[in-house]
Amino acid sequence: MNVAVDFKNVDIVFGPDTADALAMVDRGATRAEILEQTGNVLGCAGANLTIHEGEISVLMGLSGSGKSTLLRAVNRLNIVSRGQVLVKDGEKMVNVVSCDAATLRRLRQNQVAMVFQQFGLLPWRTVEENVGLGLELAGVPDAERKARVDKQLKLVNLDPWAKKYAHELSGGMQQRVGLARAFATEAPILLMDEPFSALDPLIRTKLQDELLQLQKTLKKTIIFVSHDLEEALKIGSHITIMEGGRIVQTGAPEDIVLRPANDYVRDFIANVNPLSVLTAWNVMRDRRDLESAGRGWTWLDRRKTTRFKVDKDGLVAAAERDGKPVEWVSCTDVEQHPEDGTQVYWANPGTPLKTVMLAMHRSQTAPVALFDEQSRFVGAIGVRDVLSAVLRR
Ligand SMILES: Nc1ncnc2c1ncn2[C@@H]1O[C@H](COP(=O)(O)OP(=O)(O)OP(=O)(O)O)[C@@H](O)[C@H]1O
Repeated sequence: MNVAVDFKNVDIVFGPDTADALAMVDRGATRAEILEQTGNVLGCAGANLTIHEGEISVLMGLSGSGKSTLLRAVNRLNIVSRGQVLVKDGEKMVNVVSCDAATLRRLRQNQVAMVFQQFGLLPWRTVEENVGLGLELAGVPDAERKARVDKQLKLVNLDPWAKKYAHELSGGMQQRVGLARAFATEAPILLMDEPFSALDPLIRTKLQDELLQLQKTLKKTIIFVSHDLEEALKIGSHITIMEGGRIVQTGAPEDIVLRPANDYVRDFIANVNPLSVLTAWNVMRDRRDLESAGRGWTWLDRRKTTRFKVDKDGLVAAAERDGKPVEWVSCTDVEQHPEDGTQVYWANPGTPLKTVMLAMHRSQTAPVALFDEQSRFVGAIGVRDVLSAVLRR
């Protein structure tokens, strides 16, 4: 996967004379200590983060943790005191910290678009004029602008509204126009600074869905600042948690939920429902860790009700439940096959844990076998595996 943005040892200090503050950063001083001794504000320190093309990378943390500071370094709205911020520009990476003014201008026009809170539509402009605003400012010729705007409006099903004035639209629709405008710039990298934070929860959820939908076809690289973990878990392919200007953890949503790096992250996830992020893969016991039942057989569960004989290619050659041959039932079909003690329940690793749990519930806690796309047996889930994941212990 190609890298779109790469932060390398990025320190940002706000203030006239940063040398003393940077020396304190090197000694691991806190933001409060740096402020007290030097009068400078530490924006962020030692930030290392690699963002791949097509990812939605969410920067998360409490107010003042440095999320926006880091985001704004990508298009040099913030001056980096030390380190590099590499941004993909065609086939090469450009260090925005040190590039010349012409290169920076080009990057801002063609590569990196910034979306601020609430999008701010201009009420006296029509929908199409609003969507085309960024292109107009960038000096894109009329005909090309019209074609690009039409395309984006169709994408979000707003083309029938093109000639309406922004003030004639409902709040939610205005936000969709705003989102279309953000995607209309065609810049491959989008910086989004809490775009949905001021919206009521219903509209917010809808726009998150819309963003994910647009992303499916457009596959932009999105860096998204949020202080809402539910939002981060929903839209982020990766989440980076910041505290006091420093990155404390980066990982996939399930990494954050299953393996919080410290108490700060633990506090964040305390009220998160793990079922919203976990898949079968996250809780299964790997096939190699299951107990042998002798002569090539493997027990799926600790209670030793179900066992498989797996051939050298990883395919199941024989399966027994309580010593009898079995009927295979997918976790999604449990309702149609009432439990009678002869079934083996199966799923793919990407199946939501919730689906697996429903199957377990209906089947009176039978184990679930997981198979990959080539029908190879990869692991099993028992009730205890589910409980430890949900209870995080
Ligand atoms: N231009 C600036 N000049 C001076 N200090 C700044 C500037 N921008 C940010 N800071 C300081 O840097 C620190 C990090 O701010 P930042 O805005 O990145 O936090 P944040 O995590 O995005 O918070 P929020 O969610 O409140 O926006 C804060 O202490 C802030 O006061």
